[in-house]
Amino acid sequence: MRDVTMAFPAGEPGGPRTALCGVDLDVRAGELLTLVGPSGCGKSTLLDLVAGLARPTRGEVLVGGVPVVAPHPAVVVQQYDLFPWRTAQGNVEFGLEGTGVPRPERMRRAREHLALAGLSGHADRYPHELSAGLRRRVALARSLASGPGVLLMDEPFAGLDAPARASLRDDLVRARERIGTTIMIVTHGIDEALRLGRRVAVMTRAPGRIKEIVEVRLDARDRRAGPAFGAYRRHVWTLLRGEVTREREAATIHG
Ligand SMILES: Nc1ncnc2c1ncn2[C@@H]1O[C@H](COP(=O)(O)OP(=O)(O)OP(=O)(O)O)[C@@H](O)[C@H]1O
Repeated sequence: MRDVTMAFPAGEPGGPRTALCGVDLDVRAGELLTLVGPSGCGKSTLLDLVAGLARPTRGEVLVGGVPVVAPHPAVVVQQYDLFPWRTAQGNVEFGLEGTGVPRPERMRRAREHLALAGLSGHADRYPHELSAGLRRRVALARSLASGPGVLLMDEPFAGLDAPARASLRDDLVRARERIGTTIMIVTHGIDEALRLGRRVAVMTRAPGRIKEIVEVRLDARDRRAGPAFGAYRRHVWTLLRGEVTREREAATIHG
């Protein structure tokens, strides 16, 4: 993203709303980047711009060096809803329909991706027979089966309990390692951001900019807990708290 500003036209009281202002961000191919920031700072808007679902007011968004002017076939926005009338296998196959992949190959790839996500034993189950965590993993397997170049995920852990979050995290790390997909994840969870991201982009309050990119230099074990993890957590927390405090002060001054 090069100097990206996104302003929405006046629709509500308060006039036009600038969601992002002068965002510069480089995401490396094959990287898993997490994005955290105060509520309303423009995180979802940023993903929409990468997905080509919206065009910036100013600046440029490029994927693979090519300006994004429409949704890109290799950029997938993670959807979480499953078709209730299809099995887990059927839902993953859906991700490959309309791509020209013949049915036997679709079935094979779906089985392979379910297996990669540790879901082989659940292939014939319907969504209502699966826990929320397993449903989320089926949805992820569906996205990955199509072999996306870039996967965009907005709050993928919302509503999941700790074990389900941990499984989904493992799936994501494996996917990045095995398939090489570039993954951008928006999350409210600082721990999640630090456990997953090789880099964590911390945004300012609205209108959002990138405040700091934190390089997480921890191996897999140290990402779970420990003093080094605690130091990263405090650092990101301090960056975010500074933004929330500034927001409160601005609100007080402006009435
Ligand atoms: N389509 C739209 N029209 C008008 N304003 C919008 C639109 N989409 C987003 N906004 C505004 O842009 C700002 C940024 O919204 P966005 O949803 O990107 O923030 P966010 O950081 O993802 O928020 P949260 O953390 O609460 O999910 C908000 O003030 C929001 O009201």
